[in-house]
Amino acid sequence: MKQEQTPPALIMIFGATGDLAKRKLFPSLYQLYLKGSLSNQFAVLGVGRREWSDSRFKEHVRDSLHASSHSNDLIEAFIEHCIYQSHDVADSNSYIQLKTQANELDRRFSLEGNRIFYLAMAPEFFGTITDHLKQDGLTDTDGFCRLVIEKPFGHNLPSAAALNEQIRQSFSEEQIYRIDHYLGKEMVQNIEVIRFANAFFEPLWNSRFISNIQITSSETLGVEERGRYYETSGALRDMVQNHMLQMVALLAMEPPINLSTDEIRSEKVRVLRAMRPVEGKEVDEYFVRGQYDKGIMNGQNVDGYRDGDNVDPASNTETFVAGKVMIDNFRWAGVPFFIRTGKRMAVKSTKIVVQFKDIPMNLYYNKEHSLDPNLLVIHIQPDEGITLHLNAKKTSEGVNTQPVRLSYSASSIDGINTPEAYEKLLYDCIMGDATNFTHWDEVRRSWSFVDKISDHWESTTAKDFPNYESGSMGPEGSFKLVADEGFEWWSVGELDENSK
Ligand SMILES: NC(=O)C1=CN([C@@H]2O[C@H](COP(=O)(O)OP(=O)(O)OC[C@H]3O[C@@H](n4cnc5c(N)ncnc54)[C@H](OP(=O)(O)O)[C@@H]3O)[C@@H](O)[C@H]2O)C=CC1
Ligand SMILES: O=C1O[C@H](COP(=O)(O)O)[C@@H](O)[C@H](O)[C@H]1O
Repeated sequence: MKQEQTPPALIMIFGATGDLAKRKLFPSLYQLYLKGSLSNQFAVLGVGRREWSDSRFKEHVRDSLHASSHSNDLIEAFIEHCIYQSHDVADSNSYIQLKTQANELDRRFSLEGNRIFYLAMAPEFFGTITDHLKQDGLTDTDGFCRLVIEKPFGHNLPSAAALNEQIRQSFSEEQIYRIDHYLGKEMVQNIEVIRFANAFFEPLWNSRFISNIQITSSETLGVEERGRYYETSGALRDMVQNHMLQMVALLAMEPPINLSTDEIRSEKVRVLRAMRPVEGKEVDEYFVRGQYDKGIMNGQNVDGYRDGDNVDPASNTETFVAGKVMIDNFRWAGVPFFIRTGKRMAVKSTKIVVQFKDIPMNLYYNKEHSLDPNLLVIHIQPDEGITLHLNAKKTSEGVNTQPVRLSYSASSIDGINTPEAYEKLLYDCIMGDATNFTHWDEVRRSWSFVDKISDHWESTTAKDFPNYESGSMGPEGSFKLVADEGFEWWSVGELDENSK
């Protein structure tokens, strides 16, 4: 489907010399430009600490698009819209200069005063920047002003609440777009469509027919050069508080009365409110933490987490989390949502497996066999699509059955590479659609759930750390967690040998 053209806008990126801007933001904006989705009335004002010239910045943007200096006209035309301003976050004079530059770009590109402030910087700067944007008059325009905030949004509930309060002094909730890039992924957005656009799923989507739901997001990379950040975060804050709980909410929510931002968000919040809180010793029954040890990946020896730069050699930080999330409402009573995420695991894969309950009586096998359960697998990445696992009659063998799979692969059927999550989210933000961004109520609820777990983990040393080898599917405890409920993890990729 062709996207509509966006309205004129100045996109001011704080942290424009950083990694996120280079790897994700410039390429995504360029893709929108290439597709004709970005109106010609746009400018990207890159803001960074370095004293770069405009031409140095243009070179940087060109590099990010993997283009040579003699690249094609479209790239050069795009880069003409990219301007740089060096800046010190704490200095009012810097903001006055930014304002002058923004007003000048407004005139030059006819931007109608529309502004998006994208904070791609360390979170300790978020509050200072928003204070200055208002105090120094950058938000005084005739057009719209929107604020895009990168993760992490706080470190726990109190710090997130303090940050929220500070930001709200300068921007209203409607103007704030909190990024969770999983919400920009094609197949995460497809969860609602699969559920609410198919007559045969929704009637079965409850505790009468579903035995458990498994959400795995496994990564093969380690913490790499992010040790300093990760030591204060761990997998629980880095992945569970945001991406994993957002997927739980989309899978468990009630059908919204319409597809408006407010209705969808309020249904998601109801799920987050219904999650059974676990605290103190109870955490050990519901959650398992892990930390990767050295191991062999792709035939190469790799170090353990504790050997990484800026990591405490006796670190108590988890690089893996598995958990059983219970949603105490009428629809989901008794159905475990198993979540699992970790670094340095055997496969890079994000998958959701919905396992249906066994049929009441097996007519087709004798006692030593059992029918495979029906599964709906939603492949989020790297492959994108859905697979239905069914049982069908084996050809020419009486009434014996065999498992069959019906698959839909998004890229092979639709014939295009699906857009990068950031491309979709940037587009939505310029269009003013906040549906795939997180509301403060969602952030608040998910911190409140996660804080109880981190409180317990931070007050008790994990004596068995490191407890899983690099290149494995996580610690033993994760398999036991699922087995104790009578289930097993379903495989999420070819190298995932420990699962069914
Ligand atoms: N990188 C990623 O893949 C992801 C990043 N994020 C989030 O995005 C944000 C940015 O991350 P990332 O790009 O990796 O960070 P980087 O460290 O690569 O970049 C930080 C940016 O902040 C600028 N900066 C730092 N201090 C100042 C200052 N005092 N005044 C002005 N500018 C300053 C730097 O400017 P200079 O270089 O000129 O010093 C640089 O542009 C973080 O919140 C991170 O959590 C979220 C998901 C993924
Ligand atoms: O937000 C984050 O996500 C990435 C994983 O994202 P994906 O799109 O590759 O699944 C993770 O590596 C990073 O630690 C975390 O901050």
